[in-house]
Amino acid sequence: MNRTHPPILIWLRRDLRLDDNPAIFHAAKTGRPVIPFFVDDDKHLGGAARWWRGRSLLALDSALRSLGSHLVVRRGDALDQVMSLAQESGATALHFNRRLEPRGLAIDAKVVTAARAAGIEIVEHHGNRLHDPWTLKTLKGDPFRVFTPFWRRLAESYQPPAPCPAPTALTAPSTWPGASDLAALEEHAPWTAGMTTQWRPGEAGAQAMLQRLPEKLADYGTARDRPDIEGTSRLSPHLAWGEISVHALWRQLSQEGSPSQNGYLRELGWRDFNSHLLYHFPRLPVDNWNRQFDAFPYRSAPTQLAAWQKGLTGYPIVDAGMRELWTTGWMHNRVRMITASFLIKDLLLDWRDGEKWFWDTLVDADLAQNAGNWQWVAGSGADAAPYFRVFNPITQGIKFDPEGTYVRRWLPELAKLPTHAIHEPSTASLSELSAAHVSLGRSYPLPLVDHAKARLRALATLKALGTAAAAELATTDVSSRQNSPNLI
Ligand SMILES: Cc1cc2nc3c(=O)[nH]c(=O)nc-3n(C[C@H](O)[C@H](O)[C@H](O)COP(=O)(O)OP(=O)(O)OC[C@H]3O[C@@H](n4cnc5c(N)ncnc54)[C@H](O)[C@@H]3O)c2cc1C
Repeated sequence: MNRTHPPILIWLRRDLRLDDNPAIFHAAKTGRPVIPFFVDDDKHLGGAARWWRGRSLLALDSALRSLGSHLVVRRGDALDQVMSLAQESGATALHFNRRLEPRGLAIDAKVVTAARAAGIEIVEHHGNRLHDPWTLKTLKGDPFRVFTPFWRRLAESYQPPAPCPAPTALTAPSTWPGASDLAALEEHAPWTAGMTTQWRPGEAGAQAMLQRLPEKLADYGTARDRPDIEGTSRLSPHLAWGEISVHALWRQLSQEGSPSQNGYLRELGWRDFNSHLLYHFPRLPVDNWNRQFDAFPYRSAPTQLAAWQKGLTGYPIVDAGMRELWTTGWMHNRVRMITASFLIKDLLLDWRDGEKWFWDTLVDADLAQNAGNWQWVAGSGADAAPYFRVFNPITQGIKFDPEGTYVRRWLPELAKLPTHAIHEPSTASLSELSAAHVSLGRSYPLPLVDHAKARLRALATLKALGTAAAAELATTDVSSRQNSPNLI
């Protein structure tokens, strides 16, 4: 085969890698010229994710160039762009890896219909999830709503697909179609500075993180809940952008046989479970999964919402998390749960307000994971936290950040407080506050609400929602997380 054969279009989306990328592998294997392309058509992408995406696309372009190819970036409606690329290049085939979000599915369906009508061969490959949501069903034939049986079934039935090694060369077309400026997708705003120091978007960055996985897994069972240490893989943005294949990750973990491997794979199971939910309940990001929560009297309190967003609630673990998020585009999972619980249950603000903020500020922002987890904390989701679970920001801080290392890192204004008061500065004596240069209400805010009272208010509000909702939640199988020794 050579350049004179009609080229194949490879449509890359959230699969920005060469290794174990079935669309690239199978298109390259034909020996025909290939045109890898990306369409910037998503106006709803959050700021931090945009930053990540810009860097990741540059990294992918550079990797493709080393193989004699490059990335064609187009802007605008995906259907128009794919069809015009096919026309300009004379391509007769389109390869892509499956995606599962409602918007992407709708676009893909239109593209497939139009492309087929134009005589273009469509080759769709498996995506970056362990399962396709229509393949796993309960015994009654319904979608899963409870994690544990879902995970049992998935873990039993999953077989990693055959590996798709990265190509060593790609055939370029005789002429390249027009493209937008790739560098224009880079985000340079001042708020990106902390992300730039923290992360290396792209496949090489993902592989570097992956190298450190065995060391992280050694103590994953307990370390994963500690925001003060690097006890988790930090692979979430790389997975969210498909810079690493979840199948390759599974293959590697299965070979290692580390004692913590199952716990880690189970987290990947939660990632699939949320995708399963979103596929079957496409309104997961906007509607309560449990519609009884529609009657929940969420408050509107823009000043309190802003205090939460800025990390100025007066609860150090909450504020540290929110500042970590703003600075780095990432927050530790334990702290995500604490900050989310604080927003919903202490402030009685709508989980969708929190979901929107995370969507804009997370580099790993993923529709299914974000909505699924927010609804889990709110209690309105499938297999959600029971309604009576209200995270106590002080005891959670003491338990999971015992020396206050995490709080000191993100709240320099509290750095000199003695450890006994780091999670509740008001318990420091006047002389301790003075020695630490802390002036409560000035250099660091007083608590926005009294947690004990706020908890009672949340419980009363949730109970008033109706015994039906409460009863349903109380009987929901929450064993998956409830029984986890690390949970609360
Ligand atoms: C309110 C809230 C919002 C969240 N929003 C997102 C989001 O937008 N995108 C996102 O990727 N994760 C989200 N999570 C899940 C989780 O916090 C992150 O995936 C995790 O912190 C990533 O860190 P890690 O890669 O070091 O995780 P590790 O502990 O190393 O876990 C390995 C992988 O498993 C998956 N995983 C771990 N925990 C979860 C979980 N609770 N749900 C689903 N998958 C999980 C991730 O892909 C992760 O990379 C959210 C959690 C909460 C409580």
